[in-house]
Amino acid sequence: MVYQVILPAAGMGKRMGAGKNKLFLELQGIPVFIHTLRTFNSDNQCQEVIMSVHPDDQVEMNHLIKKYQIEKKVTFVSGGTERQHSVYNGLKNITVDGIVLVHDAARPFIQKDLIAELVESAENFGAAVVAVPVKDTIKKVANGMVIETVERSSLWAVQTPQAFRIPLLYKAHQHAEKMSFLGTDDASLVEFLGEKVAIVKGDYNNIKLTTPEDLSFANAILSGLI
Ligand SMILES: Nc1ccn([C@@H]2O[C@H](COP(=O)(O)OP(=O)(O)OP(=O)(O)O)[C@@H](O)[C@H]2O)c(=O)n1
Ligand SMILES: C[C@](O)(CO)[C@H](O)COP(=O)(O)O
Repeated sequence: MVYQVILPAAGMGKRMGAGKNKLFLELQGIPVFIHTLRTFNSDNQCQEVIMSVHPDDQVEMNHLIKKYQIEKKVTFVSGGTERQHSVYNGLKNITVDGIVLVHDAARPFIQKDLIAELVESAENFGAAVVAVPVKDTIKKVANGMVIETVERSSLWAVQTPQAFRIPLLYKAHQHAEKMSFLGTDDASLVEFLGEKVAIVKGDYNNIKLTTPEDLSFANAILSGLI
């Protein structure tokens, strides 16, 4: 089943502390966002990539896309102040119907078989996310003290990609904007609308590069150590 994909790529990478957009950092000599793009470039079901980028990054990203021979159509749109705004800007650029994926450019290890499973689930249920069961014991904390231990059996750590029927995601973003609702992922906007979201069991290696220690983990994955 074919799909469009929005890659939010307009973050500041503050928690990475690299002094620049972390998507330009290299893993085994290749920029993070190129690793991510390569997966979609090689997926025949992917019709178009829409990248939300900071205007200052656009020229360098375009240069790297050419250098690494990404042949899929990549359309740049301006990123927003929050991830949610960057995704919405990308969504406004889509004129076709069908399924849209939203995937963090900062998650370079997504696999094509998981994408296919996710797209099928979104076709069936309207909205679907990749997630993994939480493995640690989770405690609620305030002022450095434990308040309670949260029952773990129903807790899942949600990743991207997240897939949606395009009109549903559009409606969810419109509603969120109207109600000034800000979510950390797109599925939460669909939930806020009162619609259901399906879970597709994902992969613990589908990490988001957020803090410096994630780079060591990423290099270990690429070296086949994990
Ligand atoms: N205004 C924003 C913020 C984030 N993102 C993108 O959303 C993805 C996930 O965000 P995150 O890991 O939080 O990235 P940053 O915002 O760059 O990180 P930080 O919060 O540490 O600054 C990244 O691909 C990032 O580029 C975006 O497009 N627009
Ligand atoms: C969308 C996301 O990657 C799902 O895990 C996550 O919510 C992004 O959160 P962040 O605070 O922008 O890192």
